[in-house]
Amino acid sequence: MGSNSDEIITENMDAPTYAPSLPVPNVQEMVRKEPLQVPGRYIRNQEERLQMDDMSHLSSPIPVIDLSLLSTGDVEELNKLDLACKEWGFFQTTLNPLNFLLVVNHGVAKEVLQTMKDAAAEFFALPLEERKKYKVASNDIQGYGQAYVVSEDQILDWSDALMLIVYPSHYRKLNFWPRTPRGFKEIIESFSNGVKEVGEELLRSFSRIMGMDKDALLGLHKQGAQGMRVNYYPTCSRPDLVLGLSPHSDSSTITILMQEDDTEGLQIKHNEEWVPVKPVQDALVVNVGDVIEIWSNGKYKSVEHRAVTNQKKARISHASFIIPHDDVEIEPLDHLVGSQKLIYQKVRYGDYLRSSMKRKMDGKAHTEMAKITT
Ligand SMILES: O=C(O)CCC(=O)C(=O)O
Ligand SMILES: [Fe+2]
Repeated sequence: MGSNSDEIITENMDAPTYAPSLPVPNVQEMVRKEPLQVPGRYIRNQEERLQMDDMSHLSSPIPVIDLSLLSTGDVEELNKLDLACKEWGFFQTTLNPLNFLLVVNHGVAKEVLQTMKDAAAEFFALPLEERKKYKVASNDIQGYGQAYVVSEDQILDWSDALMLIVYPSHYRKLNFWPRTPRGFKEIIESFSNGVKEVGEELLRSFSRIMGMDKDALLGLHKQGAQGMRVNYYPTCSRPDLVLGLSPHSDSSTITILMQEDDTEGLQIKHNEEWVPVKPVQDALVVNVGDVIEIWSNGKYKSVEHRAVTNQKKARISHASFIIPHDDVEIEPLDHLVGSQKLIYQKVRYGDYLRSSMKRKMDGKAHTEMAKITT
């Protein structure tokens, strides 16, 4: 009867495999042992270092979208979303507790977010031996470690991550899901379920602003998936030399990110400048991924972003990626191309995703694979 939390978890052979990554040192452990060291493999070249100056004066008037208004089809809020996505590709949804709870889970949403933050903090505070039990395999991305490391001489990111596919549930590789702290699995499930609902509501609004029936985008995903990456950025004695996460755009449809309320780190590229995204209490950061860029033939752009580190406080961020089924063929939607030049060609999403994961993170270079080359 009932399952025991110490049950033996065997590998799920039905779950898809994503992409290989080379093994690299655990950054958190490296910093713990030698807090003042910054090994050469992490030091950015001169050009990138010049772009690391403090840009906090630009601190972004990133549009804030009220999800509760969106879900009632409020035209003004939809117009705001449309503008926000064209101009920024990034916005924050304020989790007005009542309104959010209408969508998710009445009375617990805020608590769910905090519980996830606390559980992740506890996981990263475990001794390395304990964390290593969930070490990512060399041929895939699920587990604890790093991704996108494809050559010995690539400049490395100042971060570690726990990467898991949460939906559909038969894609889960539970042997990589931390069993400590206790109940972490249920916490991830309840957090991800909340995020999933937010994502579905947003996709309905995106469908509308893209001139379609509200269920159109969700339908185009077939049976879509949701993955999460919990990023851990240790402190760095020389944040001017390293990056927590290299510039990239997400190969998702949309990404929903929970940041900590008191530690900055995320920056987005806007008009060729790196603009910090200041955390807003109880807000989720949402960004347009490559799939929306391709479906909209570039009308909505996936935004390049990166993470920087600091000397004082480690930072944890929780990114949830909403993606189509591997077999979905993504291509610009006819009515969004109109008389414009076609930029993207048809590509199987599973191939697109894996091709982007087999490269180092390098801005939007991975999107070239879906571009028409004539
Ligand atoms: O840590 C952040 O704020 C950004 C994380 C991110 O971009 C990602 O995981 O794809
Ligand atoms: Fe990202």
